[in-house]
Amino acid sequence: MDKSSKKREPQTRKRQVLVLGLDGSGKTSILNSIVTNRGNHSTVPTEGIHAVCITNGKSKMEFLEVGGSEQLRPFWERYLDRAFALVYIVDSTDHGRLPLAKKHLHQLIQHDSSLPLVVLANKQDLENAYHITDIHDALALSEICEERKLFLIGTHVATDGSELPSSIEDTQEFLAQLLLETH
Ligand SMILES: Nc1nc2c(ncn2[C@@H]2O[C@H](COP(=O)(O)OP(=O)(O)OP(=O)(O)O)[C@@H](O)[C@H]2O)c(=O)[nH]1
Ligand SMILES: [Mg+2]
Repeated sequence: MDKSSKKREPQTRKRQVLVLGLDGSGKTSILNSIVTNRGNHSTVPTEGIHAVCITNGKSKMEFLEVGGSEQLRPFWERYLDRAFALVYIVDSTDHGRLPLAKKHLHQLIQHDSSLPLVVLANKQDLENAYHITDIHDALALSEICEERKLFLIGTHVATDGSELPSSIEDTQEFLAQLLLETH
């Protein structure tokens, strides 16, 4: 490969947002909603990888979801290198599996001490959803290293195809801003 083309495509140019979380947490539903700009539930578990590309004004980014089933979780860490941010989604009503969600999150972030992390406490529309302060405690987010940018946002996906909730819009805008800062 000639040296000049290498210069034009530096390895640090990461445009991917890695979207992870246990099965059923709402990864595909959130991505579908971002793409269609409306509440858009998914009912089909992701059996592998699901990628969507979003252009918002001048910023273009790819969201890459890896399914959250037990068989797919060992593959999650393989995708960390390409990402400029990790979005980790938890089902705020899945109280019994929060320790498992915490374990996987803490394992993942050990691989990269500075990768920005956005935790989405999803399904906030449901009555038994834990408040984000409980999610903060359950995931032990205060133990996560200070040099990392860390955000926790409560989200939900509307079932009736209504407008995108502002919490998901905020997440998207925040990621676009992060992308600008990283490049
Ligand atoms: N009430 C409610 N249900 C949701 C929300 N987000 C997702 N769901 C439902 O939760 C279930 C799982 O959603 P998915 O988006 O497929 O979850 P996933 O994280 O992509 O799951 P995998 O692909 O299996 O890893 C579906 O039945 C969705 O309709 C939400 O914010 N509120
Ligand atoms: Mg999915």
